[in-house]
Amino acid sequence: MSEQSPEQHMNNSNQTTTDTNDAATEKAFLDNIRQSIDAVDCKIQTLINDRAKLAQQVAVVKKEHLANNAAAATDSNPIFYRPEREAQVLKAVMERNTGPIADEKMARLFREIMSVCLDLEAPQRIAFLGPVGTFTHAAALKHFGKAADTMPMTTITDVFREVEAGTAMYGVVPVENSSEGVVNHTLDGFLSSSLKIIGEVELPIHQNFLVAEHTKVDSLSRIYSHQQSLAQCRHWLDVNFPNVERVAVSSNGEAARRLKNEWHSAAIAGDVAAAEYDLHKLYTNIEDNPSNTTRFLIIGHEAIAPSGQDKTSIVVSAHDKAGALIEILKPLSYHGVSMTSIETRPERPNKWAYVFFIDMNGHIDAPNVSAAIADIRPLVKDLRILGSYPKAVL
Ligand SMILES: O=C(O)C(=O)C[C@]1(C(=O)O)C=C[C@@H](O)C=C1
Repeated sequence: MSEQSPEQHMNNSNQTTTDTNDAATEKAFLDNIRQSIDAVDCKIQTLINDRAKLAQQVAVVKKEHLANNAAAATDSNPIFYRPEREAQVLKAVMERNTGPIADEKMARLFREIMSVCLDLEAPQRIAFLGPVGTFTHAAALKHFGKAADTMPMTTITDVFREVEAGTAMYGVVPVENSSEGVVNHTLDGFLSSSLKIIGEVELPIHQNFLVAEHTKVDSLSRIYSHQQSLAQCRHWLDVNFPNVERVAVSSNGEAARRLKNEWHSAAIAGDVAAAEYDLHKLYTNIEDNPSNTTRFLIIGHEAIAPSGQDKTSIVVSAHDKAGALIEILKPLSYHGVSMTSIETRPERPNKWAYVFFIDMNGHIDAPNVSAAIADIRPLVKDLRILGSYPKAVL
């Protein structure tokens, strides 16, 4: 060690004193701010519990309402979940938000608070197209919050069946993807079921390249994913892993699950799968089209009251004659109702007959929507209102 002059020693020790002082001042500052955070946390916690107690009071009113109207009730259980009210609460949160937290992030916090409040009123059982870790699972959590009790189902038909049987209160099924188009199984599900659409949720599809702790990234021999996700990341895979075999499996959740016992494999899946199977996101947002979005429907038994920004879905079975579709669409235009989508499906078992799934803006209680639908009815063989429900808020 080199000798130091007395001046050098003095300088060093002065420096150390200043450092010590700086560190002490910084700690004092931090302690101070953290005390303030603790005080705010205390208030937030009390307020969240106050809110929860109010939700419990709402639950009592709902139960009393059912008891007082027992004769007219179609169900012996009160309906605790009110999607129209939730949409209004989330919209209000976003509208009054002043930051620095972004509107959508703030709404997500409230989404979770409401989820816990609803769970206090009555736990909600939600069937979704599984397995765990799929994008439909993510959509269910996004829509109902993490306090909901989510139940993975093997097929879309199973989701419909569980909700019909009452084992699940609501179901979540994919209905369309911005690059892959509609999910026919879901539309067909409505042809053989009397369930209603009670909500919608949109999810931007972001894919991650996932590995486990034991994965040897330099020796990868397989990449698992659902075939749609492999297709969505084709270009990225061609550039980054051109020589690794791509293996299509039944879902992204299944792809993630397989990594548990394989050190030479990776998976492509979303955030929920990464969290569910404790995997590391080696690369994120690897999808070739970053605006890829999937829309999901929430299915249930009840008719939903207007939220102020709603959609109505109908399915019509047209007469087999020239110009039938144009006739069906005329009342929408006449009553100023804007159609947001139309899909055609074969009307089984009739060969060469078709049904149209039509989505429009507005609630069925709105005079222009009900007038348009009343005018369409005599023009078609059959018309069923699938539901009026709040537009996706988040
Ligand atoms: O307003 C209600 O009906 C409630 O039950 C309260 C509440 C909430 O926490 O704000 C909870 C659940 C409902 O789905 C909607 C809203």
